[in-house]
Amino acid sequence: MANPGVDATSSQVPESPLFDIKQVPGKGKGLVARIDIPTGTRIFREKPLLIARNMSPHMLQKDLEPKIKALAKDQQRQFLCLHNNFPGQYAFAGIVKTNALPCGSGAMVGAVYPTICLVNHSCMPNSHTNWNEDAGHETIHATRFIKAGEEITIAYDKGGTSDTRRASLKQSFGFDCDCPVCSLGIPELQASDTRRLQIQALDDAIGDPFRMRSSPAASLADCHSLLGVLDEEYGTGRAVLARLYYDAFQICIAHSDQARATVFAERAYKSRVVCEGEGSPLTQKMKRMMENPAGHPNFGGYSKNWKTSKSQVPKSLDAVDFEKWLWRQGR
Ligand SMILES: C[S@@+](CC[C@H](N)C(=O)[O-])C[C@H]1O[C@@H](n2cnc3c(N)ncnc32)[C@H](O)[C@@H]1O
Repeated sequence: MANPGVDATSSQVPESPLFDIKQVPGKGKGLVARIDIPTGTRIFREKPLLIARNMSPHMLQKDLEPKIKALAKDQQRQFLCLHNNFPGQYAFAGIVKTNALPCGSGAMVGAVYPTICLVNHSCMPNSHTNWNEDAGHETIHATRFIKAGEEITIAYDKGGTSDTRRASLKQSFGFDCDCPVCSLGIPELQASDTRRLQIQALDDAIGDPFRMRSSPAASLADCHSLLGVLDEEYGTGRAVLARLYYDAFQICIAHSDQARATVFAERAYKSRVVCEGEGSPLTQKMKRMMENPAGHPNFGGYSKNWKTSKSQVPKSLDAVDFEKWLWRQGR
């Protein structure tokens, strides 16, 4: 990991050796790589200026007023310099709605940061942000190699086809997405849309605990299919990979297969390191699962049908046969 990042404590947004804050045509301010940034590099970490709950603009404005008053003057300036997509009566609420990043997946609270909130959107992002609950800070990591001069981007959208994403980005953030995916020609865009819908459908199917219990082989096959579609759509380095490997881990461990569970936990751990760093609580959880899969609360919870021990991970298979073994193909 290259750079531990710097906390924003001064009135100026802090300097970083990895990026410059620049005007990006058509997008306002953005972060642009100053040097080549290898995959897995921590680009920055930052403490929030403030944390707010998701609520109506009127209520949010009332909630924010004392919080903003309590900030130091330079922090107030940092907050007020952030973009507001919803100008009008509730200016503070508008800034929060435009900029807040959720404190964890599905969280009802979001945090606002002086620097990380300057990162613009792409449907093919090169970076990933993560809230570290233990440390109380947000991190941003490069999920693929970023060339010097390239803009650092994250995904704001919740998925779906290009039309769905563009409509939601327009409504929530006020811009027409013309990222490399949304600008594809019609046949390529249709192929991308099909893959993104497949990704959603597979993700939903894998998340079904009843299927995981009654048809684990089918659930595991879905994980493998999802891996293939993700690879086709994004290449490597998507945060969703860590979740996918953890799902595969959970299927195996619930049916007592410690050998495959160990391998999946290791892959989940490595994906988390890339996207969130070693210090993320979820990375550390994956490490514990990798070292002691039987410590998972649902170990053997569904059946003993796939029972193996950790030592049964095959050592002499070539890469192709190892993958066949891992995904239980040809059984
Ligand atoms: C969280 S802010 C990002 C920083 C912002 N560019 C600024 O100048 O403060 C979100 C806003 O940035 C702009 N933005 C982000 N991604 C964009 C994109 N891909 N294309 C055009 N505008 C974008 C939109 O105005 C959006 O409401």
